[in-house]
Amino acid sequence: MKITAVEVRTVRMPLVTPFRTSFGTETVREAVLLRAVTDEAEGWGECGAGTAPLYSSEYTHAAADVLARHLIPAIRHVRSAHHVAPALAEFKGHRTAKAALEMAILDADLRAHGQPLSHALGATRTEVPCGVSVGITNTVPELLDTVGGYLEAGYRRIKLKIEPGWDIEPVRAVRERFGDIPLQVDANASYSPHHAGHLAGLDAFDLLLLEQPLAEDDLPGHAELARRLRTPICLDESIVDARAAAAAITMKACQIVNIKPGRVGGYLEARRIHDVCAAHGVPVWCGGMLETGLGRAANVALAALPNFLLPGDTSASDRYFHTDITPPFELADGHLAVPTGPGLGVSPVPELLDEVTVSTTWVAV
Ligand SMILES: CC(=O)N[C@@H](Cc1ccc2ccccc2c1)C(=O)O
Ligand SMILES: [Mg+2]
Repeated sequence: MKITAVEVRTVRMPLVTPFRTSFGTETVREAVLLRAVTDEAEGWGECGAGTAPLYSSEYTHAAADVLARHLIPAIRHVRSAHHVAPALAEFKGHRTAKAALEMAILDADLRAHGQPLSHALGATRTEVPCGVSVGITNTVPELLDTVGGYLEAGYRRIKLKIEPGWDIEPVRAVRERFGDIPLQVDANASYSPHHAGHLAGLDAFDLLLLEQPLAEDDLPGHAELARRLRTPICLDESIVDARAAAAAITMKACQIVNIKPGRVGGYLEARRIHDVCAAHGVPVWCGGMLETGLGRAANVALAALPNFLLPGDTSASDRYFHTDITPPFELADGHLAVPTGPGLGVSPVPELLDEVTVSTTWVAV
């Protein structure tokens, strides 16, 4: 396979409702998409970076720039998706940008050979149970209405965003209203070690897990918290690659891992993290970064691997978007079907893609 060019496209898609987390409120999903053109097939990639460096240090303008200026030129001699990460290894960071490029080349490679991504990754299921991430709301009644709507829609697990000042009370209210539904919380690193006693209050609610309570680089703090709390600790932002996963498990900083291919540099590294966790008996689940149907398709394929033992944030398209750029992913009995076509198994609908495109750059290699 020979890569001839990569199109770098920025899209903006309004969210159906504002999504508030401890690091800010999103109302529009701005994302960088890649279309890799090769002599055999085309492939699509999606970059998980947000508009501003609030979830991580990456952001869409920087990703588009580092791709056009450094990463795409560096893969001119690459002949297969497995050679993309080694070709980009000299560049520090920019993992969501690297993930998007590897994804586009992997998609092209697989489409050229007629192989679905799920097969290439080692999926063992044809559908995955889906959870949903619920943002912080202005009032508890509003939160209960939102949770009720998602349970009506069939979601198999509820995740509540929390932060200091919005934690025990909303969790208690959801438990009182909805009983023992599968329930977990995500702090997006908004607490400090001095909150340990307060966070122990969450043990009363039989949660599946407490996701990333402390700073990304505080593995010792998470290990200390894991010793004090009954609620299992899950890491998200801290798990930047397979080596970080092994370190976190060895230090007993987490008992569960949220795998996000964008955060770790791609689907191939995500597969390696899956294997490291499986080897240590650590269950994983697939996190979400408000992906379009392209990233959603790839995440559902990944979530079908054997050690993905907990429902992920692989929600339906309409949880975020009125209109997705691909045929929408729709919940069926709380599950999403794993795409069966070659590569991602879905492609953008050209007119829908053009409607949300704000810029495109053509980078010949
Ligand atoms: C579904 C969910 O909660 N995702 C992330 C947080 C998140 C939320 C919004 C984002 C917007 C743009 C880019 C990354 C983003 C990540 C999490 O699990 O921590
Ligand atoms: Mg998270």
